[in-house]
Amino acid sequence: MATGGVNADLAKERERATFDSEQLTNFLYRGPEKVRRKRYLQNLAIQDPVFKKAPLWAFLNREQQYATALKKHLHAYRRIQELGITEPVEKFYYREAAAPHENSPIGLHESMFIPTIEKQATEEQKRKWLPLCHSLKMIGTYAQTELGHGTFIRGLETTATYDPVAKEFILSTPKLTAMKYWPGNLGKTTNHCLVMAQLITKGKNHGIHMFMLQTRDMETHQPLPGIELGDIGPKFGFFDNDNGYMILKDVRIPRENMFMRYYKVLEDGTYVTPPGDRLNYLSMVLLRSAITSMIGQHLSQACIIAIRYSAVRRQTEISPGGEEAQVLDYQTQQYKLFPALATSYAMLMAGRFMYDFYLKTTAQIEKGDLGTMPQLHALSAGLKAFSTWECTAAIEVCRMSCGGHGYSHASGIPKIYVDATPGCTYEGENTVMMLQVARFLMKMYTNLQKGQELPSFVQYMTKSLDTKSCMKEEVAPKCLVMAYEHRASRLIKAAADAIQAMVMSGSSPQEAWNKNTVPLTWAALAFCHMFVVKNFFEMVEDAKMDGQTKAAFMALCKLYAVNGVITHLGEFIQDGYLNNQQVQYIQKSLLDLLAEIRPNAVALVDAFDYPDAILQSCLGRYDGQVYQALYDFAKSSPLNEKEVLDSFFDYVKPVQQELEAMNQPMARL
Ligand SMILES: CCCCCCCCCCCCCC(=O)SCCNC(=O)CCNC(=O)[C@H](O)C(C)(C)COP(=O)(O)OP(=O)(O)OC[C@H]1O[C@@H](n2cnc3c(N)ncnc32)[C@H](O)[C@@H]1OP(=O)(O)O
Ligand SMILES: Cc1cc2nc3c(=O)[nH]c(=O)nc-3n(C[C@H](O)[C@H](O)[C@H](O)COP(=O)(O)OP(=O)(O)OC[C@H]3O[C@@H](n4cnc5c(N)ncnc54)[C@H](O)[C@@H]3O)c2cc1C
Repeated sequence: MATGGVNADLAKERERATFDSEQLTNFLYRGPEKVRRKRYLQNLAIQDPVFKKAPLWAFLNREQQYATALKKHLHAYRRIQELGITEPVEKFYYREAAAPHENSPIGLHESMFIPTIEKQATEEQKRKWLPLCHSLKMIGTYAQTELGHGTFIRGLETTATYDPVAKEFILSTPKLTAMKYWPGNLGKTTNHCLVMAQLITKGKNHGIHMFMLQTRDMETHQPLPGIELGDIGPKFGFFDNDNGYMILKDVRIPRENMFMRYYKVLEDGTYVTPPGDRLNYLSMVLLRSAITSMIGQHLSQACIIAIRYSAVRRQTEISPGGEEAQVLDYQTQQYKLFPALATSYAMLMAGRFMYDFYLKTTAQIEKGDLGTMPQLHALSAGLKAFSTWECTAAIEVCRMSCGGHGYSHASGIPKIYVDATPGCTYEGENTVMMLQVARFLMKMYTNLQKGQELPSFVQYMTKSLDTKSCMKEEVAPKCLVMAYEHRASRLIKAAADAIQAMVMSGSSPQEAWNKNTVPLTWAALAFCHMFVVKNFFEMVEDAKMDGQTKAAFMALCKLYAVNGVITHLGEFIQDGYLNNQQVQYIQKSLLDLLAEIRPNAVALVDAFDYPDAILQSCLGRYDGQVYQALYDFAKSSPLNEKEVLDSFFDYVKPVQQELEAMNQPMARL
């Protein structure tokens, strides 16, 4: 353990902040009462001896990591029930504190399997399955992706063929590429899964549908006949999880195992048409809607670590013989870290909007109103892709900004990165998601041309493109938002014009689309960026907090917007919307904002309110005693348990002896 109180530099940082970080914490977690409850639940978990005694993941091999993750998450699952915690966000606080760096081997059971039963199963199916799920007799996952197809789910090859005589479906993965591959926790942990398969009845393929499949015996845990399954091996991250593969050889399941809330097959094999399209994609939409907040949290942790460390780390004397500067005082370091910090807040705000929108829209869907599904799909796909791209890039910036120590697992950042980056791939590969957004935007653009009403969040398309920016020396939020709207509008028009021109000269619409997918993704990205900026400004303006806290928060918000203009400058100036003078105002504003944020940087990360026990970072400690912590971490490496390792005698000694013998003068003759 490190000793010595709070590092003097870090203490000074907290004293010089111009606002009270607790106010921002209260805003982030939706009120002081919720903050109090969060801390209470986190402390319960942190003090629990089962979690406290668990070994640090970094020194364990894969099997040990899996076992530790399983033990911790199962204990957390049980304690959550004992403590009567029912709110999803409260369960999250408890679980995060219980197992901060262990990905849950029952994560898919909780995040996709149970929610899918709740949303897609009939009342009878729910009565049968949910109690078994809650007692963990049934542990399930979501088995959709196959070896040959992940993105193109209409192309999945697993079949579910209905046999009206036996009143059963026959599940089969008829070739190598059809085997299920990747589903989380499928390999070793779960005994059930929800299988996505092509439904064939009365000789007709009705496309992909969901089926409940028991994969293992509920007592012995042995795989059931006709099912071969296992772990897919180590990965870049999620080391402690058993993503799995599964081969099905004509496995029979009862007709009642098809999820039949919206889609039905009658006993005689008649297919009943559902009330709407793509309802069985809703489980993906749920997780996509949650990812923006999740990835924003990952980045906020990386920012805490990198910014606290940069306040403690001193490197290079500024004037000869003078004191070495805190690296956070270098403008270049600020330019790395403050945009990352602003991005984390921007994504937390976007995630807040997204999840509320998901709840509102799914409540309408539950009532049979499917009208807002396209908006929900576009926004959840777009924000998922945009936020994971932006945040993973920023996490890597945080890591590198910690110099050499950022490369060590002692910093905590490499683990954050490897667990965050698959967010760009799972729940829909990001480019593919952006193309779904582009598809929606093109539809909206066509509707606009036909004079139809547009949903509120694409109203910006109605504004004339024949304008110039209102940006003045004092860079105003209104002008920044308008610049983002202009860019988004212009890019969708440019893509639409290019497609239309190709169609006019004889290409098919599909061909024209495929020849323009790059500009289409630019347009989709610009839309998402605009949405995040606008939402961030709106949330800061509406936030109930004192003037100083709001000013500190607003500086971050402005930085997010200003930095985005500079990073994508070409797209803002291509049509002359911003002139040279205005670009200079924005560049100056960026530097001014870095200086304005500097005294508040530590308080702004303190506001995220992560206890050390969750961060588990030698560099991100609240007390800033990083060097003692790094030394302690090194001392605890298992390689240091013995002064001289057996491998020295096994390998080094014999080779030394051989080389010595070879190099004897006599031996060379
Ligand atoms: C609990 C705590 C622990 C948590 C731990 C968790 C850690 C995480 C663990 C990791 C867990 C990872 C878990 C995993 O990874 S689970 C596996 C995730 N897999 C995917 O996400 C696959 C991605 N692919 C797709 O979603 C589809 O194939 C896409 C969408 C690409 C195309 O699809 P399709 O080929 O069918 O469609 P189309 O392009 O012809 O377009 C046709 C129309 O359909 C509309 N459309 C499309 N989609 C939707 C939709 N959703 N709602 C409403 N509408 C939709 C579309 O707008 C268009 O409309 P229109 O233009 O005609 O009007
Ligand atoms: C950690 C992790 C956990 C996962 N958990 C689960 C799970 O629980 N359940 C489950 O079912 N699956 C799971 N998956 C699988 C995941 O959902 C898929 O990997 C993901 O949907 C991407 O599909 P893919 O692998 O087929 O990528 P591909 O589609 O093969 O992507 C390869 C490249 O092709 C490009 N591409 C593909 N199609 C197009 C197109 N139409 N237009 C332009 N470019 C295109 C992509 O942009 C990408 O660059 C998991 C994956 C990971 C990494």
